[in-house]
Amino acid sequence: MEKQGVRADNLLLGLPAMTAPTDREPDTAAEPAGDSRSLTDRLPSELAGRVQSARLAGGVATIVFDASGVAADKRGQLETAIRDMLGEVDGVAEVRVAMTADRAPDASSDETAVPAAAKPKRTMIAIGSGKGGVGKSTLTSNLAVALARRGVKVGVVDADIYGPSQPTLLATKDAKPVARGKQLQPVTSPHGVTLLSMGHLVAADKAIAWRGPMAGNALAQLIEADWGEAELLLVDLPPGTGDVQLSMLQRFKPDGAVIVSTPQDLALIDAKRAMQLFETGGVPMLGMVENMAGYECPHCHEISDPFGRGGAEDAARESGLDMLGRVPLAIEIREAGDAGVPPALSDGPQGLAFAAIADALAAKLGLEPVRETAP
Ligand SMILES: Nc1ncnc2c1ncn2[C@@H]1O[C@H](COP(=O)(O)OP(=O)(O)OP(=O)(O)O)[C@@H](O)[C@H]1O
Repeated sequence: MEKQGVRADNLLLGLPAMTAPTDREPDTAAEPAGDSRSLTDRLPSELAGRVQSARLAGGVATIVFDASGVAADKRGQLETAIRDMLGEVDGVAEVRVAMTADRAPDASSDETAVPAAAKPKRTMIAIGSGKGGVGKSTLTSNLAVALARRGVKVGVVDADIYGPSQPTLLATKDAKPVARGKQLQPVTSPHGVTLLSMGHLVAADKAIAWRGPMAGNALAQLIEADWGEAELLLVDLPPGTGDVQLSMLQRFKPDGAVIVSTPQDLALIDAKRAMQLFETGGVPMLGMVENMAGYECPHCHEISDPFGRGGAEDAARESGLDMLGRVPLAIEIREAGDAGVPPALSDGPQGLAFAAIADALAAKLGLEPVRETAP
């Protein structure tokens, strides 16, 4: 039976030709002919040429598709067409499509913006939670370091304007970003990650009084900074699900979101609010991370579960989200954060927890971990 849906060739009529080469070659080129290659082969050549990576694992086909120049209202149709075509490939039970494209359309009218042709392809992922204090910033810094150790060029935007903690977590408290023209230049942490935070720019007590539009403009300066070679931008969102968060999502259209929660019921209710926020903002959710999942004894490293276990997994399953991993409640994580030495730098038990989440995220994004670099 013929599938109802949009015909891909109709969509292709409006698809602009690629003018600038992408900076990442399709991963399929490096893979042996097989399942992943056969995914790309099932697409018309105009679409296949825009596939940045294609993976088939456990029945899940994950496609990262370069949607540069495709009108926003056509992207959904294109995604549906790709899903329909690949859904018919033998061995594919589920198709996930991540669309990457140049950022907010209004950025092109901004004189501070880099011309689109000069921009490298960059994937923006928002890390959010319904409430504060659940470990969003800790996860962001450690994911950034874990991915950098795998050879991914990562930038971190500390969008938590009112309570920036990335300068501490990534050991750049004394760094002062400079502006070139009207564009900020991110600072580089000793751990191989570039970052920008309001904490680098204003005194801790100054931003507190800022109203929505002011905070929004400050955030725009951070996101539209000169991120150079960064291929992945992790955005540590402010806690909560209010207007600042929603307008950030609508303006900058992150390519995906990761939700952080602790195992308690109350935190999970807030996590569901965060999911609604991403849904409203049209941001695809990549999965959930459970933080403070069980208490790790500082002596024997045995993990017990004073808050119960499995709550986040249940909440994720109910919402059709994948669990990307768990991080235990461990005093070393807080101490390491305060000292600016993320546990992800090492291969200790906490480092490995963050590494597993980084691997899960990299797989979702089709970012092949190219090498494990020394910290
Ligand atoms: N797994 C963990 N084990 C122990 N302490 C942790 C863990 N995760 C985070 N913390 C600590 O909990 C506190 C809050 O963490 P963090 O700042 O990352 O949360 P947040 O969600 O970003 O908070 P906010 O939204 O208020 O910025 C910090 O002191 C941090 O060191």
